Amino acid sequence: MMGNVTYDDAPEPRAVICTGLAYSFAETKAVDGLDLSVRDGEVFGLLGPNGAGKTTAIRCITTLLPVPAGKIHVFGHDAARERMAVRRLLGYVPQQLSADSGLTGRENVALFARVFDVSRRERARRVEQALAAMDLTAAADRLARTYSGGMVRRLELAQALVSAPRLLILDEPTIGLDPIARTNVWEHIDIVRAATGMTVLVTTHYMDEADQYCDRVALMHRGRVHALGTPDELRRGLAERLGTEGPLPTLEDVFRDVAGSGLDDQAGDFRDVRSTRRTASRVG
Ligand SMILES: Nc1ncnc2c1ncn2[C@@H]1O[C@H](COP(=O)(O)OP(=O)(O)OP(=O)(O)O)[C@@H](O)[C@H]1O
Repeated sequence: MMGNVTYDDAPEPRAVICTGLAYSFAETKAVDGLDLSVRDGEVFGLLGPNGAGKTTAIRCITTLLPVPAGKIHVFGHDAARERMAVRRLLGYVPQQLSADSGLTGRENVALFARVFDVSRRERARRVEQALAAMDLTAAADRLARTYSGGMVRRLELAQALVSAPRLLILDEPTIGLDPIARTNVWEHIDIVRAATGMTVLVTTHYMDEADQYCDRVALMHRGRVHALGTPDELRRGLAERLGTEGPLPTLEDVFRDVAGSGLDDQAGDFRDVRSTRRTASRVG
């Protein structure tokens, strides 16, 4: 493995530390000994093909799934024993649609502000701030069902941001979006991050996006991390190993090198295809 999770000389605190995380669905080892360390303030990409275990790992970190084996700490809080403390620190945008099409943009964000216990006094201001940060002020009184796919994604980001999380967790934030909407979503995430210093943990199987927008990435395959580093480090590492000159290999090349021939045939299954397509058609 390139890079090392246990030896990480960045200053404390860590936003997320997973050690030996494992989670199985019956016979399927979805997560199988995952070690991960996300630094405070970085954009960290968890990459991998369908079925690699990204969503399951994320759901354990958000405390939506229990932690049957291993440990997870979020800013020092144990995800198994201090679930509420962990939840208070994070905003989560799942793959599935989380906006209500029958409510306006503003009502959707206000609902999250109430659910996440934003104080009454702060609520109205925070809702407007979150809408403005995602460029949705002008559309705030329209029903979400009239929004484009990109606007829906930005609305879901506004919902997750209204509680001012220290850690924003995004599961495939750009799936099903056209290239312009994809760039637009990333640019909005970037602006908020620059303004607040929040940490972003994002899953994606778009290697080009990870290369461009993530500070560090972990390549996940069959439930565990196989390589870790900045996109540049990983690409240079592969070029050195192969002894090639000229343009650096892409992150996708790195991934193929790491995952080997199993990547095409064994990653994901029918359920993965179905869930990915369902999500894509909803937000698209
Ligand atoms: N609810 C479930 N019941 C049974 N098996 C599941 C369930 N959720 C996930 N799995 C299985 O666990 C493995 C990891 O799935 P997971 O959704 O975590 O992967 P992923 O990397 O997030 O993939 P995707 O890109 O499709 O979201 C897969 O083999 C999947 O079929």
